[in-house]
Amino acid sequence: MSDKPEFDLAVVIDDDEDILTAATLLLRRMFAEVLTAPNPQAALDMLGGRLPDVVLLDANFARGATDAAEGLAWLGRLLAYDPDMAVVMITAHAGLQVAVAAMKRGATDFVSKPWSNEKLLTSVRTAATLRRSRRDAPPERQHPLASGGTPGSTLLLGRSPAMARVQSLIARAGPTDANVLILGENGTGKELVARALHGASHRADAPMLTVDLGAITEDLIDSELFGHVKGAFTDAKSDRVGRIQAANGGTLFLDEIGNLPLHLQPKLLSVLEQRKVTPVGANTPVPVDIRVIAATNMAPAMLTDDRYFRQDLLFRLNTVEIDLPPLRDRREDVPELLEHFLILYARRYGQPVPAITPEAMTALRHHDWPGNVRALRHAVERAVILSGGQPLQPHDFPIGATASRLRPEAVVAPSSRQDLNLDRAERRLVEEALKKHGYNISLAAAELGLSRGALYRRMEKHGL
Ligand SMILES: Nc1ncnc2c1ncn2[C@@H]1O[C@H](COP(=O)(O)OP(=O)(O)OP(=O)(O)O)[C@@H](O)[C@H]1O
Repeated sequence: MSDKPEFDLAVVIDDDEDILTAATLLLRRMFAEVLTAPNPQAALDMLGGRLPDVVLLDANFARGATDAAEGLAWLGRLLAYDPDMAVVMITAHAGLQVAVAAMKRGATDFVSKPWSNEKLLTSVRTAATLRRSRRDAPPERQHPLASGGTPGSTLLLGRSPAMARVQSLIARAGPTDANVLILGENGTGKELVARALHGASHRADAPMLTVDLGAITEDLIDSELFGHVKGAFTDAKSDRVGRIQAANGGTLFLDEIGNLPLHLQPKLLSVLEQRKVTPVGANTPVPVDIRVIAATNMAPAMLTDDRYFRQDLLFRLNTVEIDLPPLRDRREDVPELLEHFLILYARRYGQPVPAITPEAMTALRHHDWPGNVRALRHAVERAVILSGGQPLQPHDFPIGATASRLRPEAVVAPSSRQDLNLDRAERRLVEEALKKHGYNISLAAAELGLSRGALYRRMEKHGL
């Protein structure tokens, strides 16, 4: 091991002091800084917005608890704070069920107490490396509380008539305080549009807070959004400021608004109407000044059906509606996006920008891109890595039958892992779930029993 630590920051969360000390001693070699906290809330408070490379999270906090329920709930909360967080769960009561539950909910790995130092270090290194690759990944996976509007990350490309309409709507609606509803399939750029709107507004210097309602478990949404006061319910050990209140003065981006449970919809409506929020268990409402931008991939037929979404709330949210067409309906944008991502990734991986053959360009333009711009972006990243500087051919992109016929290994990439079959099975399952649900990430993730963040990671891993 070199003298310089490989990574910056690890956080260890456990209520057992001995565990904290042992983990710190071990991880100090690998991390420049190791923070410890007796519980996740203390860790979040301590972090104050910093993003650790890895979090070691104890599965059981309540004394004597063995079912890991609290740890799993906290895992969800940590991932809501940062969907890319690499969390390694630790428990004294290792059982396959807990391991599976933790992984399903987005944990990166799992170790049991007492741990073998070697195993723990391997898990932590893998998790931190993964986290680093995610951190360097596209801006949409950046910190959910990060402020929007940084130049570059809001660069919305595309000169098709459809995108010109979107740009013009952003220019007109951006500077106003109007609530905006952004509609579009997964990966069409809804978050990018939200950032552009925020960046064009008088709130641009204040943060844009994102709440991904598809990534938070239903039972956490209430206090996550509205906050709670100490003692409001059994687990409410201290006051918690909800995201609505935290976004005061800025913009609140409600991603996957279609996942807001029906029973909470009137509560959000009341915030929008009264401009006040009442934390769970509080008596007095707190005034808030926020602009709300919401996004969904819900089909219009569902969105306009009272059984799924309250129409009075819809009318509050969609003062301006921006419809982002799928990439297959604006194929003329493909070359510009392609060039942009080629340059981006060539620079990132320190390679010359590879040329693209006319055949590859044609194939990419004709592909239907069910995962939209995100899928194109991933495909280009992968092609840049594998190209070795050679001009890119159609088979360098995982774009279906043509590619697989020409070079099967381009579709099922050889894996350096030993469990090659498991890897391939995972890819197949993920792909099938995505296809089955028309690339609706929330539905596919639900079917696979994964969080959206975890599904994105697997899509990225398999170049889907
Ligand atoms: N017009 C565009 N120009 C440049 N990059 C784009 C554009 N549209 C999307 N992207 C890129 O594609 C990826 C997906 O975009 P984004 O996260 O905004 O989509 P989304 O519709 O919010 O997806 P989801 O519904 O799955 O959350 C991001 O990496 C984003 O930078």
